[in-house]
Amino acid sequence: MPAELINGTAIARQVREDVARGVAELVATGGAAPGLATVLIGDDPASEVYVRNKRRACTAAGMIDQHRHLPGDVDQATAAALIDQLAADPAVSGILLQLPTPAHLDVEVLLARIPADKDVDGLTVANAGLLAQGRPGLRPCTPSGVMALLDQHDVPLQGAEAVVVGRSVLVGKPMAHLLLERHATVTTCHSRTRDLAEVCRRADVLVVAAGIPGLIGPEAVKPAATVIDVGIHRSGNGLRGDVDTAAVAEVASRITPVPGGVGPMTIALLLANTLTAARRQQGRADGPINGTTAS
Ligand SMILES: NC(=O)C1=CN([C@@H]2O[C@H](COP(=O)(O)OP(=O)(O)OC[C@H]3O[C@@H](n4cnc5c(N)ncnc54)[C@H](OP(=O)(O)O)[C@@H]3O)[C@@H](O)[C@H]2O)C=CC1
Ligand SMILES: Nc1nc(=O)c2c([nH]1)NC[C@@H]1CN(c3ccc(C(=O)N[C@@H](CCC(=O)O)C(=O)O)cc3)C=[N+]21
Ligand SMILES: [Mg+2]
Repeated sequence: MPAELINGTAIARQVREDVARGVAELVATGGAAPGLATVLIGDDPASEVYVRNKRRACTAAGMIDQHRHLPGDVDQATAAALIDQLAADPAVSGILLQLPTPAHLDVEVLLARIPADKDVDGLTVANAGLLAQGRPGLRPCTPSGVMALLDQHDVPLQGAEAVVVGRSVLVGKPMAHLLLERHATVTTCHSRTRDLAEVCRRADVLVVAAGIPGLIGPEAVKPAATVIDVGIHRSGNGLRGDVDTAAVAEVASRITPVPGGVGPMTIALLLANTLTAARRQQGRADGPINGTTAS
């Protein structure tokens, strides 16, 4: 029996509606509408598409679009000054520096200038450290979106074998921490992993974020596993992921499509983080943000 498709577009729409309601309530009770500053440096066409989608979603949720665009040859000091200005601006609740940035810039230094409470991507050392310690903070959007997909489908995590392919700061590492927080037994794979397929075949939950089109085929999937494909690649006029979706769907019980899986969730969780950040900056925090350690 072919796998059930996990509909990220539909689940993201629900999250976005919840966020829009939260924004409306904040404003109706005398708060300021959240502002999201997407910072794009240069003109990589794929990045332009992502940033445009994020800005549209931001406006649709009732937030203020505070987009900034810098030329690809901007110097480090000018880029840093822009981040500092956004950091000091009370109309800016969240700052997202779109990655990758041009190679001549020191991206770690730029990220370090984003205040932790405006770090809606969860990429600062402070927020990554809080996550690693299992403490509340702003968490990276893509892994948080994956958790929301798993929860919507009631995928059991406690004691489950979870394998994450990829160990980036943006996706793989925070993904592993979030799964650990939910008491999965987590294995992280990377480019030096010996016999990737063998390790992946252990997984009840397999999350693939390697950036290699079609890396995971049916030989790497345990029967009835849940497979989450984070990868995104433009091929001709279509999109594909890191998983051979058609073949893996014959083995898995649930799988995310590309497009329409994880991608829309990333944007939805970015809006959720921006609302959370705005509430906290306006003294509206009600309890710990973004989850606590499950018990
Ligand atoms: N849908 C969405 O919302 C998002 C999608 N993406 C997509 O997800 C993918 C991953 O993104 P990102 O984490 O930023 O990518 P990175 O390139 O930063 O990291 C890729 C990771 O995969 C590992 N890897 C590479 N090749 C292999 C291999 N053959 N076997 C096992 N592991 C391998 C790398 O290992 P090593 O560390 O050893 O180099 C690295 O840890 C990309 O396709 C990206 O476009 C990213 C963010 C959001
Ligand atoms: N600082 C930073 N934070 C990020 O979160 C970040 C980033 N940099 N750099 C690039 C990656 C990639 N990423 C995606 C977001 C949405 C879709 C998305 O909406 N995808 C749609 C399709 C969109 C399309 O048609 O191109 C889908 O999968 O259905 C995809 C990928 C966020 N990233
Ligand atoms: Mg990358």
